Amino acid sequence: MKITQVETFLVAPRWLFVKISTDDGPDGWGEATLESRSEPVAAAVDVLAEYLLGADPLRIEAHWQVLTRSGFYRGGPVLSSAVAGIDQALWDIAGKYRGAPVHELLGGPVRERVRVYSWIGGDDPAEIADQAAAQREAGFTAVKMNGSGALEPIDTPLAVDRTVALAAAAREALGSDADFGIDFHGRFSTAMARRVLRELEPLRPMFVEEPVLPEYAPHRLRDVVESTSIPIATGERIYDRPGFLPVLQAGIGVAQPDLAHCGGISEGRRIASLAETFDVHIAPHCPLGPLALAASLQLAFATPNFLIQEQSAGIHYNTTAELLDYLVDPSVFAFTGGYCPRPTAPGLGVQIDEAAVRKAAADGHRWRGPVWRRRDGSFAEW
Ligand SMILES: O=C(O)[C@@H](O)[C@H](O)[C@H](O)CO
Ligand SMILES: [Mg+2]
Repeated sequence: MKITQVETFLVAPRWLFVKISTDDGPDGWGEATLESRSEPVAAAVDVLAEYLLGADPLRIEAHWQVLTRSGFYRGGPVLSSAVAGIDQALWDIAGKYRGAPVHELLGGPVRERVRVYSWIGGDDPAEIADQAAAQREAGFTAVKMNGSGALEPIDTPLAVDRTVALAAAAREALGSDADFGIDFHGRFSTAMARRVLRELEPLRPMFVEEPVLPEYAPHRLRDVVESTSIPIATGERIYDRPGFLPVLQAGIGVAQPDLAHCGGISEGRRIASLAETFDVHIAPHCPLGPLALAASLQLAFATPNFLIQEQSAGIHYNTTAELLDYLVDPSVFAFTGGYCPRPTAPGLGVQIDEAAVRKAAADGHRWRGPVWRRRDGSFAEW
């Protein structure tokens, strides 16, 4: 079996898919979505494809080594996402070739179902409460919300109060037998993070995500972690084991590798294993498409130190497209009681509607994150 073609598809709402074809074996699909920056990832996949054409797709690790190291310059979001999409597609081929879901190739399932959370949002506590109640009604046992809007480096008591009020609304709507996480997208300075976390502590969030930016995390995150009993989560903007090591050493509670950003299932599994040695559980980041979610679920089923899975069902990212659009059988992501059932189909366990993908790729997408401003007009983290 030889690789004959590597293709990329930029499709709404904001995904980048990779398809690897073989001469006399199955095709594989993966996802290399890098939100706001997927076009350069597609170009990187084209460069890496030069090496893959004619190669045996089953030698996943051998290819991973060449793809990540042979360019001399390595790592970073663009190259690591390109490798991730390819890696997932190779695992998909391997599973289909051997007639087994990927988690069977990774040692078999360690759990029967995977807990998932859904997103809630809003600037108003009543809106947060409504959405939290609706997700609870839909069976979810955990949700994640964005923290407050643009922040000053050291903001007013009112800004802190608003942040706490939103979280309090979620807790009140959920009761004490459900969980919520809060994602701050690195909006706080370290000084602000310490102040706000103290006030959020009585609400007992499941975790607080990216209270400070990843570039400060290696040397400042410990100060934040040690200031609170709230588990700190981070990792969607960390792409490999060397990147995760300092944040694990800083004492985070939850590691959030993104399997479309961190070199795929291969490195994701190793990051999970590294995290295990720190008694840290993974909650793979995935506000992405169906292939990234499928890859995340395969890892979740084979990983003992797994906590909960992010997913984006029903989120449209300012378009009409969403998670289930490109699946032949969307029931693979039928969440019941806040859990996803174990996929039994071979490979990543999802069947892509190729005609729908090709049609959507004709239009592509130009998804970009918003640019936020502080009160003085300077740039603010979104
Ligand atoms: O944890 C999350 O899902 C968010 O931080 C997203 O990664 C961000 O909105 C960019 O897509
Ligand atoms: Mg996040």
